[in-house]
Amino acid sequence: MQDSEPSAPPAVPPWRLLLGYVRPHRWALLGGAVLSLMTGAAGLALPLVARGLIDDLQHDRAITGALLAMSALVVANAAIGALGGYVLRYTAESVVLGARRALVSHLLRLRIAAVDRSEPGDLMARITSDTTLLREVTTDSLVGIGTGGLTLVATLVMMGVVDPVLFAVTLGVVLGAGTVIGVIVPRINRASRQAQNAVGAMGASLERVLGALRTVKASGAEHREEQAVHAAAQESWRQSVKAAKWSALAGNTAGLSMQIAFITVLAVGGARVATGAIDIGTLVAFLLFVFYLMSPIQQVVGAVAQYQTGAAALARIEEARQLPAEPATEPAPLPSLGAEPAAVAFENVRFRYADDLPYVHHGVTFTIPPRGMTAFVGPSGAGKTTVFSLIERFYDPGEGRITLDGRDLADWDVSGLRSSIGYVEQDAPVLSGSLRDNLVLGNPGADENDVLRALKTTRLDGLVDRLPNGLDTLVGHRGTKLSGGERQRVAIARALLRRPRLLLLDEATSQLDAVNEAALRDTVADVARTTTVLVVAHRLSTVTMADRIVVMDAGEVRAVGTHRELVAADPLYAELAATQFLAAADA
Ligand SMILES: Nc1ncnc2c1ncn2[C@@H]1O[C@H](COP(=O)(O)OP(=O)(O)OP(=O)(O)O)[C@@H](O)[C@H]1O
Repeated sequence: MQDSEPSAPPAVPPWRLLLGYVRPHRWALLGGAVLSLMTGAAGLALPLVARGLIDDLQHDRAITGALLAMSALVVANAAIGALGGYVLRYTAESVVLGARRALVSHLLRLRIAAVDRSEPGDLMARITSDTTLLREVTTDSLVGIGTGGLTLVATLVMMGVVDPVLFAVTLGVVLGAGTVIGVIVPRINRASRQAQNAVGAMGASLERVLGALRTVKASGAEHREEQAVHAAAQESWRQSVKAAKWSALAGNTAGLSMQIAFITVLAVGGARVATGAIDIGTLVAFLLFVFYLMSPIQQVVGAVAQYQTGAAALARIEEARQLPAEPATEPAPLPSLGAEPAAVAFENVRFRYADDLPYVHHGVTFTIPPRGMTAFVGPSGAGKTTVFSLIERFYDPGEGRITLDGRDLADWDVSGLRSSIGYVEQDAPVLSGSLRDNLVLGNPGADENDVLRALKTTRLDGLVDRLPNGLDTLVGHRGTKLSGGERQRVAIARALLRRPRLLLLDEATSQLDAVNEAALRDTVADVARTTTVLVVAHRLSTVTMADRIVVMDAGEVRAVGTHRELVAADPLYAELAATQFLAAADA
């Protein structure tokens, strides 16, 4: 992961996080675990049946019964094993689904300040690749440690019962191997965590490149960007290989310890048979137990190694879930037709985007009555767009008060507040999907007449006639199939379909042709008759028609008035009008 915000390890230990995800599925998981245990028990019975079979042979008794019992055990074992495997996998997929849904719900409600400091590609990797790792953790680790552990203990108990001396020999070897594996396990965790971070970094690099592929191509930067993505992929590979190395070492240490135990038991057991301390049947049964011990030991070691990978993923998922988010609320109803336009006021607002950044607003104060159009003008970076972000409550002011209809924004339910507002961002994003999807994004209940009216108001009806599938034409990822002017008008139509009591329009800095500009001006004038319209204005045609103009400079309001008043009274405005806006006036 690069410099995105989620970096501090979560305080809750990973096993508790895992149990949290598993809790809703605990009964299914328990069922799968019981079935796994039953296969273990069926396997455990085999050595005992074998001992009986050898005993029968030694005493010239018929072995048909023992052979049938062994066959039945093997078949039952396979059937129960298959069913248990299916139930566990089903449960594990449900755990992954639960984690994905929880994470997606959280990420869509993230506070914009948290998004500002995160890498979208890395967050995406947490939803896709990290959650996938939970599958193995649930089945292999949780169940593996549970059932493998139980089978291991049961096998050891049986061994102790069969012959305590050989049991002590076996236990010594197992404990030695356990110590070595205990040293290896934290290394698996570290490498897994770094591998997952690298996958996140790769997602972030890819998102950066694919999000601006035209600029990357135009800048001839494909090669450099390719290197960055490759470097992240290489790092993920390196760390995954490292984790695989430690996992393999742990697995083989377990296997080796079992072989050592087998040879030792054979030697010590042989001596005990020779001295008559135990009979040959007991030795064979014990050797079968040792052989049988191999499976639960490898299962437990594999589970512990797998858990380390899962723990790294769990920690990354939890980091994302700890990012500050807005409360989850039901969508608020949109204002009814003809609802009263809103009044907005800023009272001595001081604001900065983060504690380590300078203030952007140094005590901004203005009052905007309902209805009519207000233009915000000022040099680049004066804090105009920030006014809109604060009204939408994407951020909260550090000091001062912002009110809508005289009520502090902090007292509004966020979705209720936003349902009153239509917001058109400066770069007017269009989402992939059809033109219709884009228009009704903020009002899915809008009917055909509402859509047609919004298209007419924004002079988009001609465009719809030209598109091959009309409103159902796909407009491409980020609206690449539309021109800049069309994207802006689609964004305005989308905002109008919400019947806003307050329209925030961050005017694009790019020039529109004269026809488009006139169309937009008429649209805004129409809307301002029934709605309060705030425009961050970059065009003279916009400011001259405004009912009032708020001049901002360096995070403060310098002056408020009409175009005529301000040209005479405010030197900065006069200069802006003469320089910045003139190009548009000539266009
Ligand atoms: N998300 C953010 N995080 C940190 N700083 C930001 C963020 N958005 C804006 N800024 C900073 O806040 C200051 C004001 O930005 P703002 O977008 O409000 O200016 P503006 O007056 O709308 O400018 P322009 O006319 O160029 O759009 C700028 O210095 C900008 O760098």
